[in-house]
Amino acid sequence: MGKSCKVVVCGLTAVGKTAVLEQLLYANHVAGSEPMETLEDIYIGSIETDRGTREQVRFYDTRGLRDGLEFPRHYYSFADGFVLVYSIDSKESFRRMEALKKDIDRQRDKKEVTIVVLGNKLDRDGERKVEHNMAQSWAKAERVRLWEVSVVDRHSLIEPFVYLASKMTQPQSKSTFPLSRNKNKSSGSVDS
Ligand SMILES: Nc1nc2c(ncn2[C@@H]2O[C@H](COP(=O)(O)OP(=O)(O)OP(=O)(O)O)[C@@H](O)[C@H]2O)c(=O)[nH]1
Repeated sequence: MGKSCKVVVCGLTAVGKTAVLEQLLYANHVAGSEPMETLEDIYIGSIETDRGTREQVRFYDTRGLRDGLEFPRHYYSFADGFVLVYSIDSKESFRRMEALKKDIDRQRDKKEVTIVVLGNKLDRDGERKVEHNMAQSWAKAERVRLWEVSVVDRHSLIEPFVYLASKMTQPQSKSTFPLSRNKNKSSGSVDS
């Protein structure tokens, strides 16, 4: 089996990190179901890139940030990529996501990492607290890609993760490995 890329999924508590991963990989999350506080879970996904190759990605679903809880430093050193999640109905979640992005920039040294940002819970547009245009302007200034998504609409999750897997494994990148098809039982599969 080839070496897989490591992706850390992080953000404020209850923004939907676990729900996004479970819906993306297994299509089995029902939005609004009993929230389960994550400590750390690892998911293995097999994602088809925009080049048509299939890449194995190891996702680290991290403990949600809350008052008094610092994001553990060790994640910064081993990640090849980050999925930063906020919820469009929470300004606080956007602020925590911005702070995480700053921390990643400070900590990653010269290591190349791919960052994607998800504004989750788009189905709750009526409760929106984070403006779409402001978020996109921020993302442009930070030179990261940002998608507004919803776990209710699994299709909305595909493009960000195909982009992430494609970018992390693109041939000119130093972090490129020829990855084999994943045969792990506890894995999900995403086709572009
Ligand atoms: N309406 C709606 N609810 C969602 C969406 N995504 C997640 N949820 C709900 O939000 C709640 C929290 O989701 P989780 O996936 O547990 O959030 P988390 O970020 O992993 O939480 P922590 O493990 O505490 O960090 C659950 O009730 C989910 O069903 C979404 O896109 N729309």
